[in-house]
Amino acid sequence: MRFAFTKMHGLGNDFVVIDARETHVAIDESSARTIADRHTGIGCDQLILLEPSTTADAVMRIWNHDGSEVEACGNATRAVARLIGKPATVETAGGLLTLTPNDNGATVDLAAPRFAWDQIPLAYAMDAQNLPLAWDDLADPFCVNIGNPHAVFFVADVDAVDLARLGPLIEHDSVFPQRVNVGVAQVTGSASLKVRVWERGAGLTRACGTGACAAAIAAIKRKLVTSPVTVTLPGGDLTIAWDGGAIAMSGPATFVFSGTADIA
Ligand SMILES: N[C@@H](CCC[C@H](N)C(=O)O)C(=O)O
Repeated sequence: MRFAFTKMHGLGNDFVVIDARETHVAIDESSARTIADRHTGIGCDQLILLEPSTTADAVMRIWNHDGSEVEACGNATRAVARLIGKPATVETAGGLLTLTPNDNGATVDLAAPRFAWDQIPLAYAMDAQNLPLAWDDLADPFCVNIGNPHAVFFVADVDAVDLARLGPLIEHDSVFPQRVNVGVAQVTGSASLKVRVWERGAGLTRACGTGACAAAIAAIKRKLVTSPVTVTLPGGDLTIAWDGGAIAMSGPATFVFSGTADIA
C-alpha cells in the first residue's frame, strides 16, 4: 500500500501523520509498528491517522511506537491543528477535542481530566490521587486520566530519577491493567514545573503533552502551583491552563518533511 505522509514534531515528540480524510489508508498494529520503526520504517514516537468524520473535522487515531492504539496524544493534537490549518474539532477515542492553530503551533482543548480509580484505570479500588505504592524512591503517585492514563510522581530533582529503569517497571505493573504513562515532576516555581515522562508504548520521549497536562493537574490539585502552569520538558515548554473543566494546552508544532512510502 502506497501512502502520503507528513513528518511533524511537538517539542521533539515526533509523529508520522497520514491524512486519510479523502483517500482510505488501512493501518493496524503491525503496519503501525513497521512505519514507526526508526531503522526499518520512517520512524516516530507516534503514528497519527486522520480519517473522515461525520460530526467533526476529522477522526484522529493514534498508535504508539510499539503498535498499540491509544486514546490521546497532546503534542500530536497540536501538530494536527497546524496540519488542518484552521480552527477545528477532532474525534479521538479519548473524546472530542477543539483545535486552534497559530503561526508556530496551537492551543488545543483536551478532555476534562478523570480521577476515579476505575477511570484511570487501576486494577482495584484505591486512592488514585495518593496511590499507596512505591517503586524504589518513587512513591505516592497522583493518577489521572487525560484521555489516557498517567501516574505522576513529585520529586526534588527530575534529572536524578532513573526513569529508563523505573518507567517500564511502573508502566507494566499489574496495578495498571491498561499500562500507564509515567511522569516525574519537580516544582520550580509558583506556576512552573519541570517534567520528564516515560511514555506507555514509546519509552522516554523529549516531550509528552498529556504528561505535561497530568503533571500540571496533579500539582494544581495538590496546591503546589496555580494555573496557568509552564511545564518545561526536555524538548521545551508548554503552557497548561485548567479551571476545573477541559484542559487548554498551548505550545509549538513543527513540520519536518513530507513524502510517500510503501508498506507491504
Ligand atoms: N506523546 C503523547 C502521548 C502518546 C500516547 C501515550 N504514549 C499513551 O500510550 O497513552 C502526548 O504528547 O501526549
